[in-house]
Amino acid sequence: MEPVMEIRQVTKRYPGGRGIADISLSVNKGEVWGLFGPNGAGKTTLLKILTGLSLPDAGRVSLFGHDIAQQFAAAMSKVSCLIETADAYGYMSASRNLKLAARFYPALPKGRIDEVLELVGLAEYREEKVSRYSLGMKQRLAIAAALLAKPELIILDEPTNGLDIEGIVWLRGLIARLAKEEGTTFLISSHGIHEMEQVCTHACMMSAGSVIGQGSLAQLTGGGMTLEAAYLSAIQHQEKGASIVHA
Ligand SMILES: Nc1ncnc2c1ncn2[C@@H]1O[C@H](COP(=O)(O)OP(=O)(O)OP(=O)(O)O)[C@@H](O)[C@H]1O
Repeated sequence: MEPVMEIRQVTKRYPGGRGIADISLSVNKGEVWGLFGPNGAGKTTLLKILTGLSLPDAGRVSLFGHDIAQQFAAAMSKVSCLIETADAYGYMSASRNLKLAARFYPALPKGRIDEVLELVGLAEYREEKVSRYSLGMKQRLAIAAALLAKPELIILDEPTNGLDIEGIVWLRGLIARLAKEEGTTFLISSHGIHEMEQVCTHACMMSAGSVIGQGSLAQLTGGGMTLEAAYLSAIQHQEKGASIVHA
């Protein structure tokens, strides 16, 4: 197993006392991790720390063997993330937006923009202004931008926002294909356990700032229960002061 991400005892408290406490997680190459939990569980807080958008009060994160606090550029060099907003310039076309994003990656092969537009199903709308796009199309464009540099780790915060059922099925297919064919690793936060369960190989379940269960889907769902049932069972364990961790 090739380690991609190591999170060790990460804690962050906001004024008022909410936040996340003592989160540890190990992610290996090619795994697709779902980060599940209700509103306020702490998913976005954790993702922001993992991508350097926020600093933890305690704990360490390393990506591809590089500590993000000490070697940020090296740690993030193979990482792409889509967190909170899927912003693009509305007065520009999709292709122009991607050309702007591509300036950050001087080594990008020619034709990569066309390739990602094709991958996300926007090729025929490439010259349309993004202001005319639906929410789902904007989300696809944000995913295209995240794929541009062929990242080895992709971190997605609520990527199904704005996608209809067809879009969700498409996204699951894309994630599964990239993980299988290119060994891309994913960490995907979602409220929708049902939506993402089918594509995840592993899950980290959070509630009220803590991890209440984590491991491979097979471990978490044991004798064939759904991940949702496993989550509800983990909540009951948490109420009794325990968590379900499969190392
Ligand atoms: N800047 C902040 N200041 C104070 N409290 C905050 C701040 N950001 C988040 N919180 C609180 O920390 C907790 C975790 O929030 P976070 O946004 O990480 O949860 P989440 O699981 O991503 O929720 P959602 O699914 O609604 O996006 C919540 O109780 C939230 O109110």
